[in-house]
Amino acid sequence: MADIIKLENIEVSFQQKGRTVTAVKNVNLNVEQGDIFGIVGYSGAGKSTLVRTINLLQKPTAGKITVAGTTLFADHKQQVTPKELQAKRRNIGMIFQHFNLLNETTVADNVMFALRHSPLSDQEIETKALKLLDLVGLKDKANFYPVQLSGGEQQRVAIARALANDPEILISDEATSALDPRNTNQILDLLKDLNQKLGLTIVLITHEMDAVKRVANKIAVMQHGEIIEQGSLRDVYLRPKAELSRQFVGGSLAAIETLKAFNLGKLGADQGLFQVVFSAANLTKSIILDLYRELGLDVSMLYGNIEVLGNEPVGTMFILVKGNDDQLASVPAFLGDKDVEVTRIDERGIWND
Ligand SMILES: Nc1ncnc2c1ncn2[C@@H]1O[C@H](COP(=O)(O)OP(=O)(O)OP(=O)(O)O)[C@@H](O)[C@H]1O
Repeated sequence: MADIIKLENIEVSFQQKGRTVTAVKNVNLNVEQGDIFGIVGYSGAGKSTLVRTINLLQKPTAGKITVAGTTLFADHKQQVTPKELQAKRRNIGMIFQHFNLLNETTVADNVMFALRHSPLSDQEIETKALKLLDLVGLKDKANFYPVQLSGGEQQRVAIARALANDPEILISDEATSALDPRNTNQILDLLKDLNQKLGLTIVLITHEMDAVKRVANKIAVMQHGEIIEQGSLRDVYLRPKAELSRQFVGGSLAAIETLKAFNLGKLGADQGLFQVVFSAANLTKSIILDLYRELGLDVSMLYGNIEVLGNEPVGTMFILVKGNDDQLASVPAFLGDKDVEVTRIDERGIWND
């Protein structure tokens, strides 16, 4: 598939009280048509600033931006006329954490507002708005006001509005962060459905790894303005290279909380803590039993979980292994094969933010 968004060496700096703050540093990102591309990172990592460069709501300090074959920015300047940029922006819908709806107008009016510049007749605009509301499951609420809707429903209205100009790209900036888990999942499932039905390319910014795991096919992990790791969701999940990615993927909050309760500060010299991430569908050996039978190691499982990524069950375990230095050093090579990723954990590394 062709790249629909290509960001090359993007840098964004701000002048703050005489100081230069670089919010985005040398970012390279290629989003292919039809991707659901998750960008994860803690608050302040630079995610919003980065994605706002895609439609030049934020002009970069340096770098090149190409969207759907058109270079929007290069050589430190905008490469399209304001009118062309306006047209390009209609090709990129956006949804936000707080929905940004017009509260004094109806749901249908909110969607029709996005079509105010379109060449369609009033009747056609109304028909289109109702069709979009139907698409997001809200046809019956066209005449309601936003305050009469739940958070999840308000986000559906925002999605319908974002799709009004038939964009090829949808940017979701923490769109599920204000929702409860049930509404979060429903909105994510709707995004996935729109991705499949309309071929919509989605860039999903979030600090919630679970959101990315539910719908994305690719992921980039951002920290201090830089992308520290990117790739297919499966590869990054199974083989996270950077410490932060490990925390985001295998080291879920539940795992970290569980491990903290074990008070691992008291690990003995003959003990090693390992994180094992594996594709459960392809697993041909019993990790704990094999370590015992073949290496004679005493293994306790401190945490275990299986999640479904795409359609593939992927497991994460934290195991405490007892043995001498040589035995502990042999664990990664013994277990490691193409679908089992083993990392020896320094107990301090687990919960460092
Ligand atoms: N207009 C601006 N002027 C000065 N600094 C800014 C501006 N916009 C963003 N920043 C700074 O850039 C950094 C990255 O912010 P950004 O909002 O992109 O992060 P984020 O990862 O999206 O976090 P959050 O999820 O909290 O929004 C922060 O330190 C922020 O203070």
